[in-house]
Amino acid sequence: MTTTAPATVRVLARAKLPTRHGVFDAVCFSGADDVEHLALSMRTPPTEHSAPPGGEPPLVRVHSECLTGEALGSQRCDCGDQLDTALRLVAEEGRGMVLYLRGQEGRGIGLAQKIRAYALQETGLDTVEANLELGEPVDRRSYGPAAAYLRQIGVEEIRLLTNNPDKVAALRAAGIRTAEVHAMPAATLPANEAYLTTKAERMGHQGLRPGEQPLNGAAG
Ligand SMILES: Nc1nc2c(ncn2[C@@H]2O[C@H](COP(=O)(O)OP(=O)(O)OP(=O)(O)O)[C@@H](O)[C@H]2O)c(=O)[nH]1
Ligand SMILES: [Zn+2]
Repeated sequence: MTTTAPATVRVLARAKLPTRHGVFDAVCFSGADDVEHLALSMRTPPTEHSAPPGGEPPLVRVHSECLTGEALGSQRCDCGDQLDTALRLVAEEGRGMVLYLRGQEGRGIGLAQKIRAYALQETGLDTVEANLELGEPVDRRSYGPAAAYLRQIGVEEIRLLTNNPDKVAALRAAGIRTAEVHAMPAATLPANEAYLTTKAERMGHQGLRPGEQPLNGAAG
């Protein structure tokens, strides 16, 4: 009797994606959630991402979709800058990937609920309180598909670009070790200052401010 775990990741399509930071290998995949996610890798075939013996694990950004921040340049958050920075850093290393997770708008509550949360923030609630007021958890995201994709291409240890301690812990619970954390500094603007402060003070994000130490991945 075979005990092989069921395949939860399907590679749906693959092509080169030239960007202003370099040419990425774009792989569209879906996980147990059946959502079309995108892996933007700096190396093909992706199995080459496994650390060579004695080498460093790949630099990885696990990024949540944010239409308002990325496509529209909203200054309520820092997602657009962070995505651009992540692509640049991976391109500079020439190795690693950005896993762009779709279906994660508003920390997983969806676009309409995120816009409702913004409306509540206009009345004085912070980003945490607004989610709770809507009857939502503070964060509804699952990193299972990202972890499953990494495992499928033979990557079990990464250097993660994040400030979010929950992301480190969730990936670890899903079988991906974070050997090192690299901070994702954000551009502080008048429009996002309160949001960034809330992320630091209420959600434990660390590394947002220039010069601030990143999280310790091994402890995450
Ligand atoms: N519910 C809600 N979601 C938001 C808000 N602002 C941004 N988001 C969503 O938050 C997600 C990004 O989360 P962030 O907290 O910016 O960053 P993170 O991914 O948790 O952590 P990093 O890896 O450090 O960037 C995206 O899905 C955004 O759509 C908000 O005010 N309310
Ligand atoms: Zn955003």
